[in-house]
Parts: sequence; C-alpha cells; structure tokens
Amino acid sequence: MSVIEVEQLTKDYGSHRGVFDVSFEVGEGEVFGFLGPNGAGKTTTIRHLMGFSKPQSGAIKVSNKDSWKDAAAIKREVGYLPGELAFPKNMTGKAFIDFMARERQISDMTKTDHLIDMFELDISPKLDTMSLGTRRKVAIVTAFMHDPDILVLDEPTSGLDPVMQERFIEFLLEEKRAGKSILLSSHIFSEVDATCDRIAIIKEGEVVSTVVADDIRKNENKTYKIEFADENEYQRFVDNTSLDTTVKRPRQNQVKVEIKDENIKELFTDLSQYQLNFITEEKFSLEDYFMNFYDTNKSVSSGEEVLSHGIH
Ligand SMILES: Nc1ncnc2c1ncn2[C@@H]1O[C@H](COP(=O)(O)OP(=O)(O)OP(=O)(O)O)[C@@H](O)[C@H]1O
Repeated sequence: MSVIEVEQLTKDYGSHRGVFDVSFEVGEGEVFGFLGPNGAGKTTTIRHLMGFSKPQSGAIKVSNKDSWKDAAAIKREVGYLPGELAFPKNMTGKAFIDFMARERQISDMTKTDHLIDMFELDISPKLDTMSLGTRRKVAIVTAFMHDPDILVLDEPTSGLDPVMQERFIEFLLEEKRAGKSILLSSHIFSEVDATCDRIAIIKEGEVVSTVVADDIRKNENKTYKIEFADENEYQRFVDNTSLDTTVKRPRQNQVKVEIKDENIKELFTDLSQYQLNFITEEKFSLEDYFMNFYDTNKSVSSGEEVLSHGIH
C-alpha cells in the first residue's frame, strides 16, 4: 500500500522553473529518496505534498488524504522537517520544545528525550543565539517528537557536521527498522545510498529515473582501474585492446575498463600480456548512476577526472 502518492504534479513558475508532471509513490515502510541538485524541484514537490501550495495540475495523497483539502490533518500526522527553518524569536530551545509538546498534546516525552540525547542537543540557549546546526537539531526533535509513522525530510542534514550527519543516518535506519515510511529529499549521495530502498532522480523539475537502490548496488557492470608499468605498456594496451576503455589517463599510465562480470576472464587474459603496477575494482555507485543523467560534474576529456561527493 502506498502512503504517499504524487500523481502528475505540475507547478509552472515560468522560464522552465518549477515541477512538471512529477509522479512517484512511497510504499508503507519504504524509504524513498528524492535526489537532485539545488533548484531541481525537490522543495516545490515537498511543499505541495505538505499542503503549503495548491497543485496547478495533478494531485497528491498522503495516507489517502488530499494534500490540499486535508492539509491540516496531514500536517498533524506527518513528521515534516523543512529545508528552511523558521523559529520564534526570544525563546530558549527548551521553551520551544515544551511549547511544541503541548501543541502536539504529547505527555510521554520518551521519544523527545531520546532525540535530544541522540543528537547531543543543549536546549538551554535561546534559539536565535544557536548555530545553524544546533537549530537544525531542535527542528529534528520537534519534527519527530510525536513519533510519526510518515516522515518527510527536505535536505535534513544541511548545516549538520559530519558526525551529526552520520547520527542522522543512524536515526533514519532506526526509524526504518520501526517500519516508518520516509520521503528523503537530498543532494548527498552517501545518505541516500545508506538509507533508501528506492530513489527518484529529479532534473529541471522532471523525474528522469526511478530506481530500486539494490539494483544499483548489485550492478553486474564493473569498472576496473588499471595502471601500467610505463608509458610504452600503457600505449601498447590502448592501441591493441578490444575492451571497453571508458577513461584514459596518459599522464598516469592509467585506464578504466568497464566489463560485465561474465567477461572477467577476457580482461585478465588480455592483461596478462602487459606489465602492470596495479588493478583495482571500482564499484558502480549511485553517483555513477546519477551522473548518467547529470553529466556536467564529470570531466574526463582532458584525461582528468573530477569526482564529486555531493551535488550542488
Ligand atoms: N515561489 C516561487 N516562485 C518562482 N519560482 C520558484 C518558486 N519556488 C521555486 N521556484 C523555482 O523552481 C525551481 C525549483 O526550486 P526548488 O526549491 O523546488 O528546488 P530544490 O530541488 O528544492 O532545490 P534546493 O536544494 O535549492 O532547495 C527553481 O528554479 C526555483 O527557482
């Protein structure tokens, strides 16, 4: 059963900005990643899903409720962590958390205390004196203190340091084990890869691919990086091989060869004729998959490769 259903959502802001015909579903107990760089349309989609904007066309259902007509009920039910945070002025973290607990009519503070501990949050300072990362921790606590079954997270780790980003992944995995349904918008490959069951890639307002994360993890296409002993060996290989050489780095005497698992023997038979420094396997990653749709960050034409660990 789907807990979130986005059907052909369109919001056209003009000049090809907005979202166009976006469709996806998040199943019960599923962690669904919404992956794209700044401006791709993640926040626009999520704001419609939470009922802050009316779809120009298309429809969204959350727990079978219409995102626009039943917005108030959806806001009560869903744990929503917005990308941009807004807090009341002149309130301490503790006063704000207590206020939110009263608003949500929470009497059992076990989940709240667990979150405060987990994120090592000091709730005593005033909100407007806290760092961005600390304010994000407060937002995490208040978004999930009522232990919601559906979590909608818009770039949740922005502003968190690497240790707390890891902690957040632990939290998501904990929620996943508890059977929660989660929509995670992100531009960080590692957090999507570590948590998601399925992933939609969004580009310029359109979903260009929806993929089962395990299909990427178990991809049978492998890339091997090979460094030859010297320039002559490198050149001899490049001139003679019939293998699929995807990257050539003449200055380092390196190549990358892409090969299916079943053709591995062919690779080693071919390589036995050359002097090598090393050969290593490079696993096909979510980033590689993503770059099929967004090619701009990868430049191999000059014999150099720029690898990015997030997209901006
Ligand atoms: N209210 C608005 N009026 C006009 N254009 C808008 C509005 N909101 C968003 N856009 C445009 O729609 C596009 C998608 O923006 P959106 O914020 O959804 O992207 P995003 O993927 O969430 O990126 P980010 O990571 O920067 O938040 C952008 O080109 C943005 O400038």
